[in-house]
Amino acid sequence: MLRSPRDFFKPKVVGAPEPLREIPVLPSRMIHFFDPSNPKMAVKVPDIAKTVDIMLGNLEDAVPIDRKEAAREGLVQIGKNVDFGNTQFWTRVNSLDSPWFLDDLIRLVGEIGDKLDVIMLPKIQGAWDIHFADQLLAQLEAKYGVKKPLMIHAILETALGVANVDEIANASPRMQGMSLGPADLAASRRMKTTRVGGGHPDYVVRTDPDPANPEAPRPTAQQDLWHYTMAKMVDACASVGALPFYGPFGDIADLTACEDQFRNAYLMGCVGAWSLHPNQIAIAKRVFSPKADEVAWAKRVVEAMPDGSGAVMIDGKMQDDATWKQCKVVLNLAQLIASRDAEYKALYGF
Ligand SMILES: CC(C)(COP(=O)(O)OP(=O)(O)OC[C@H]1O[C@@H](n2cnc3c(N)ncnc32)[C@H](O)[C@@H]1OP(=O)(O)O)[C@@H](O)C(=O)NCCC(=O)NCCSC(=O)C[C@H](O)C(=O)O
Ligand SMILES: [Mg+2]
Repeated sequence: MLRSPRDFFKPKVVGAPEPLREIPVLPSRMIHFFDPSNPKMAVKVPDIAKTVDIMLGNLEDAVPIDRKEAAREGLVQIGKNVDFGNTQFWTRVNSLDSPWFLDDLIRLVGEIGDKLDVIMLPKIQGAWDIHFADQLLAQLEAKYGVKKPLMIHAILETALGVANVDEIANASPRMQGMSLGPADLAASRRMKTTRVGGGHPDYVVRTDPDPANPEAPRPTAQQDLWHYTMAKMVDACASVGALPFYGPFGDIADLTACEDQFRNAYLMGCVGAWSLHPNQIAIAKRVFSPKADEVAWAKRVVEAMPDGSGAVMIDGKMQDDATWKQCKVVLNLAQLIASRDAEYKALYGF
């Protein structure tokens, strides 16, 4: 640890804004990625921004090397000219060891530091990366008179980063959350996959042979390659009040498998996922908004136990303090989403 607990919430540079004591919990069902150097995507930003919770201008992977500067300058223009309303505006900058990182931060904080909410940092390896970015951001915030502290979102996409996930989560009050980056993580771990997220048909468990019929086919069930990492990330984030996200699902045409991957993440505690293509936005919205029947059930449980204590039977199932708390999680999320999304407000009957 570099700072004493007493200093944790003090600005790291004279003139930088006070660090946040709590990370804002906002509807964050999808982080929609766009390449600011791609004119077809850039022109759609104002309209797409009205339909998503978070818009993210991507400067890192998927932006060709010869368009890195154009992407950065495109994002500056978009940040200055587009009214994002109550949609969060994020960026993913290039990695800390790249030749673009320093200029990404200087330009973006200098020009649109007060419009950006969160800086996503790729390929974070340990707390030292967050300490470095934290200090540099404080320098830039002070220099350019930025009024609210920029938050940091780390991508968990290296084996070392996964090993250090708890230290990363605790490294700074700027830590807004984390996303799983399955493609880089697979490469870093030397996994033998060639995909961006999702399952693999060969990663299975097989039923035992039937002793009465040893030659009979033995069904297999595909397993989730990302379960372990996602669980580690969710615990690391939840333990510090930061928000965990599933990352990208690269098979844009496979809407069913995308929905399954997103739903696993939702059930395990993630608040959202990345949308790489407009057709993934509706999936994320549907999956990361509680279902109406779950909300109705949660309401029934909470109403049956007004102070959240004791034990009652509802429809043959025992409810107590712990199920009450789970129901509050679902209800609070539904209320949060209803506060932003009229369609879900009507669906939930709030
Ligand atoms: C994946 C894509 C390359 C597909 O693009 P395209 O072939 O153009 O698809 P379509 O023809 O179906 O597109 C229809 C129109 O929609 C526009 N479009 C496409 N994607 C977006 C978008 N994200 N935002 C806004 N508009 C979009 C197209 O331009 C078409 O427009 P028009 O011709 O006018 O009708 C493309 O979707 C894409 O590049 N997506 C983003 C990819 C990305 O950001 N990748 C990086 C994140 S994943 C990652 O980094 C891995 C991670 O870090 C890890 O390690 O796991
Ligand atoms: Mg990556």
